[in-house]
Amino acid sequence: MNYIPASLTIAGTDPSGGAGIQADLKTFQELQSYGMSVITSVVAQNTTGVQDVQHMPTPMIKQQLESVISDIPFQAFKTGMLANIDIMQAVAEKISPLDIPYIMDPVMVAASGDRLIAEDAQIYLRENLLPLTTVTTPNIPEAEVITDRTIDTLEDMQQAAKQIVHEYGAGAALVKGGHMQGEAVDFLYDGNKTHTLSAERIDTNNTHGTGCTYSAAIAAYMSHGYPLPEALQKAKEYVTAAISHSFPIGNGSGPTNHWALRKELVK
Ligand SMILES: Nc1ncnc2c1ncn2[C@@H]1O[C@H](COP(=O)(O)OP(=O)(O)OP(=O)(O)O)[C@@H](O)[C@H]1O
Ligand SMILES: Cc1ncc(COP(=O)(O)O)c(N)n1
Repeated sequence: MNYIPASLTIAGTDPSGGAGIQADLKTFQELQSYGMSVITSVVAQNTTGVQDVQHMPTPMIKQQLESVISDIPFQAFKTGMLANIDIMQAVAEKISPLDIPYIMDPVMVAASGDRLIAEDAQIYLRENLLPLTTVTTPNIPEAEVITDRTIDTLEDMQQAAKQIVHEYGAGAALVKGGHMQGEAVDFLYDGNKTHTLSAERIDTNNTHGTGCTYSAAIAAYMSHGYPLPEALQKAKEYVTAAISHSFPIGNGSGPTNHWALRKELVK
């Protein structure tokens, strides 16, 4: 039997299919990594915003993790929405022994502006989860919370990435520039070197779930064995294609197109 790369996402849900677990599984599938998911919170949301949230009890989160870890090997995993300290603690306990790439999307606020994690959990995340990561992928508002600084320029983004690695112990930091003007530039600091990933800015409002999709793509490529800078470069190409072929469904900020890189389309 051929070797099958597998990836796990530990995150919240999006019944409208653009962000969270649903975006992650679509991304894993497109990038040919067997996709698995542990649900931390059920979120009633759509392209216009978040209507309601219910968090999973922590014993159930731990049991889901145990069910996957005890049965199926996987080569990379990501975390998305971890809503409070109890959930973070439960996840940290189960993932600490794993010796495979860990991609953390430090989800704090949805693109719609709705808060997705408790305020005290932001500090807990920085102190207890960042040191476990292979790479963390904050957008600018998240990087500002983590570093306690304002980020106005490309230089500030690069400084923030270095601070997240050297001061808070992340394995590497990718600070994403989706919220800046001009080109869509992200900076990866890997502990030694800063890598620049840039793409032309696409004029669209359909960016619901870009952060989820990007971090899931990094996990999928790493599950195939790509080292970090290459996995990131390929993930950036994937998310850029997904944004550029995104569609205007729903009444708000539409989702990205997870099958944008497919060569053959079903008619
Ligand atoms: N309009 C755009 N055109 C091209 N690339 C974009 C655009 N918006 C975001 N990106 C890219 O998409 C990726 C996700 O970045 P972003 O900073 O938007 O993350 P996020 O805030 O976590 O996602 P979201 O906007 O869904 O909350 C980055 O590579 C960013 O450069
Ligand atoms: C469950 C969940 N996780 C993360 C996000 C952030 O996604 P985005 O900021 O890309 O809308 C979201 N909306 N929902």
